[in-house]
Amino acid sequence: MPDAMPFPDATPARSPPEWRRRWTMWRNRVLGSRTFQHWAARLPVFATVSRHRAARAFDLVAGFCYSQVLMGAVQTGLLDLLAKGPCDADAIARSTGLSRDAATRLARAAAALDLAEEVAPGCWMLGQQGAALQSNAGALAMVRHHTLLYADLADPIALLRKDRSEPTALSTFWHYATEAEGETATRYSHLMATSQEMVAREAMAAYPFDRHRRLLDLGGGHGAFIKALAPACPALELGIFDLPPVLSGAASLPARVALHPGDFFATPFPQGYDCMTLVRILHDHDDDRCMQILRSAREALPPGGRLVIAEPMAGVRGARAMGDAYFGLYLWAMNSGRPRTASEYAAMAREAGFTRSQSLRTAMPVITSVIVCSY
Ligand SMILES: CC(C)=CCC/C(C)=C/CC/C(C)=C/C=C/C(C)=C/C=C/C=C(C)/C=C/C=C(C)/C=C/C=C(C)/C=C/CC(C)(C)O
Ligand SMILES: C[S@@+](CC[C@H](N)C(=O)[O-])C[C@H]1O[C@@H](n2cnc3c(N)ncnc32)[C@H](O)[C@@H]1O
Repeated sequence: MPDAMPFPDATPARSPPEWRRRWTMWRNRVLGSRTFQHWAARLPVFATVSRHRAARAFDLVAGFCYSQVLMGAVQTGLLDLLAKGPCDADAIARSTGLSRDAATRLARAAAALDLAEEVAPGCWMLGQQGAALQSNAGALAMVRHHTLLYADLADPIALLRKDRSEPTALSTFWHYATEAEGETATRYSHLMATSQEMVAREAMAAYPFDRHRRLLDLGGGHGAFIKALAPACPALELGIFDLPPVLSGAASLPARVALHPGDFFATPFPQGYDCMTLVRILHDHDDDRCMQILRSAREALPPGGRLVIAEPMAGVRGARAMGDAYFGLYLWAMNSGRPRTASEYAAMAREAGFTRSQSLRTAMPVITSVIVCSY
């Protein structure tokens, strides 16, 4: 395991230096000037940047349409159909239940977004983005689940103004999912398990879990992470801590997995594990509850034990929109939690009694970042 480093100090909020304020005001005035935009689009070098900026601005405006094209392609089964081979509009119409015109409109829209590709006139196959997504069951499950998020986002101002105790489509789903037993709990755990595969792959590539003797996955659901870990770490004894109704639905787990039914906020974490994992847990919770979870983990871990936090984080270079724009609004709509930066987690872990933490590099920070804490 790489050497741990002391926590960096959390940066307090402050005003920008005067030069920065002036420069930003001036730059934004220039960029917003219609005259500047007109000439920049016609000057060499500037023209390339201008076109790129204009396309990005258009993407911001039209992003919802793009998302709904993807939703349509997933819900109608278009991506699955095109994965089997070339299809014309009649075949797409038959398979999706759309009219021929509507099927053509959807196929063309999908092709414009690289989800499909027109390989001959009027004949489509999967496009490059379509190929990457169609084979990714976790991403597709999330796309389908977005109907709830989009319902809440239909009026973003109302969503941002409302009290966070008022229910939303998304918060109702998550509430019933964690409080209820039966079908909803199973649907929720299934969604989590399906999308877990990509997170597990990234976390396991970033951190050598086999250096430990006993590992407890906190909030491990039906055990998707543990099942991914088990074959790679045959000597590791494993445990899952989760709410009783969730754990009662866990099935087909290896014999060496111990189940610990409990509540993060009411049950002390079991002792005797030298590694604990929090995979996509902390961002679900507000700061006070997050601190409770971190403190409980610190109390239960022995000195030298490791707490591994894996989840998509804010402020990641190259994936900033995923953090504050996507998860910021997703978790707002969920009525609980927020995306945090690695430095924020390091500071919180320090407050919980961990003396060291380190961010580990992952190949796909859009899927997850990883932080390891110890004391
Ligand atoms: C060979 C050719 C043609 C070219 C070579 C060029 C080349 C190298 C191309 C690269 C091709 C390639 C390897 C592409 C890979 C693409 C991948 C891996 C795409 C992955 C996409 C993943 C996506 C879109 C994941 C989306 C995940 C989402 C939306 C997750 C949401 C999670 C949520 C909401 C979690 C909720 C949990 C809660 C409640 C917050 O706790
Ligand atoms: C977002 S899911 C993550 C599941 C899994 N770690 C993954 O990444 O797929 C959150 C998990 O935390 C569990 N959970 C939520 N509140 C909890 C609580 N108060 N005590 C214990 N587990 C809880 C849920 O049941 C669920 O399995």
